[in-house]
Amino acid sequence: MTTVIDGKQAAASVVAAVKDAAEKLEAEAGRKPGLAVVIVGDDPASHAYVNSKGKMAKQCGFKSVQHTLPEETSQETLMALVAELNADPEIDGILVQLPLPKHLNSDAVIQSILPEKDVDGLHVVNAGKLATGDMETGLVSCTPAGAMILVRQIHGNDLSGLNALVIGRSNLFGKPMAQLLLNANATVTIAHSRSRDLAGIARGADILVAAVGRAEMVKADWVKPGATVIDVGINRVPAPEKGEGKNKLVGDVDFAECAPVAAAISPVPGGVGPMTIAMLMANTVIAAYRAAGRQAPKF
Ligand SMILES: Nc1nc2c(c(=O)[nH]1)N[C@@H](CN(C=O)c1ccc(C(=O)N[C@@H](CCC(=O)O)C(=O)O)cc1)CN2
Repeated sequence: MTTVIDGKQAAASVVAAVKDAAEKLEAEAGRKPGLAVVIVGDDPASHAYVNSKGKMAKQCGFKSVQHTLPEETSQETLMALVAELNADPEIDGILVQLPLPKHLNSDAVIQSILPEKDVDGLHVVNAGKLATGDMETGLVSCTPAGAMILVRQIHGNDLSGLNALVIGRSNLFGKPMAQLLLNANATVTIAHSRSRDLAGIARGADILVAAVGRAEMVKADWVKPGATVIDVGINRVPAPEKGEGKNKLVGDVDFAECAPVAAAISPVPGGVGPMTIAMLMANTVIAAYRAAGRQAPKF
């Protein structure tokens, strides 16, 4: 029987632990974790994610602030806001929702966030700490941190002897995911759109992580029988069966084809996606504990 990995349930457990940790911090140190989320422009999906982040932060007992800036915001204005949030002692975590409008330099904005407040784990200091195996003082990018919790649910903490493949090499997901798998002793391959014989490489993977951004690209004959498949794709595709002009969300994995071959598989929706917001809450509470000079909880 294939295990369908329940990301909603895993996310709810993380959020419950974050809430407890936040209550403890407030009782013992008299401060709430503070999260600031910055959004620029009108992208509806980004607004939906940011609203969910704000709601979840409040549920966790955080101080939650949202800065909504117009599409035409300049680089200077955005960087000045980040500088203000860097200096605000009530803010432990700063997240700038991506993608930013095309005229803005995302990397400059991200690198201007103080590493200790970079709850997205994208600052070079945090990426470097992950790359050197320092899991104690850095912050890890939310989606890979969440995907790794799902992998651990299936395989435990030690992936020695297992071949893991990450398809995708973004700074937001592919590279940090590969580092997390490597830190857990897996033998890791990173593949991408220019790799040759992706299907052949994939068939050697005990843990196959797909983050390519192409709807249902991973087919049954890419999957090693008994493998764990983690789908990180979020693709909206037409769904005429639901009515004219309707869409549905699918991953990078053809779930119907791959599920019977895999031993465990994460669905879309309801797999890795919900873990992203849960891990943002986890990173914020970790940052708040550190700011208060306390030992941060582990998730
Ligand atoms: N600064 C950042 N920007 C973006 C990130 C990020 O981690 N940091 N990730 C994505 C978007 N994202 C959060 O920002 C995100 C994506 C998906 C989900 C999620 O819960 N997905 C659900 C389906 C939701 C739906 O119906 O649309 C699921 O997969 O079950 C949460 C957060 C890009 N930008």
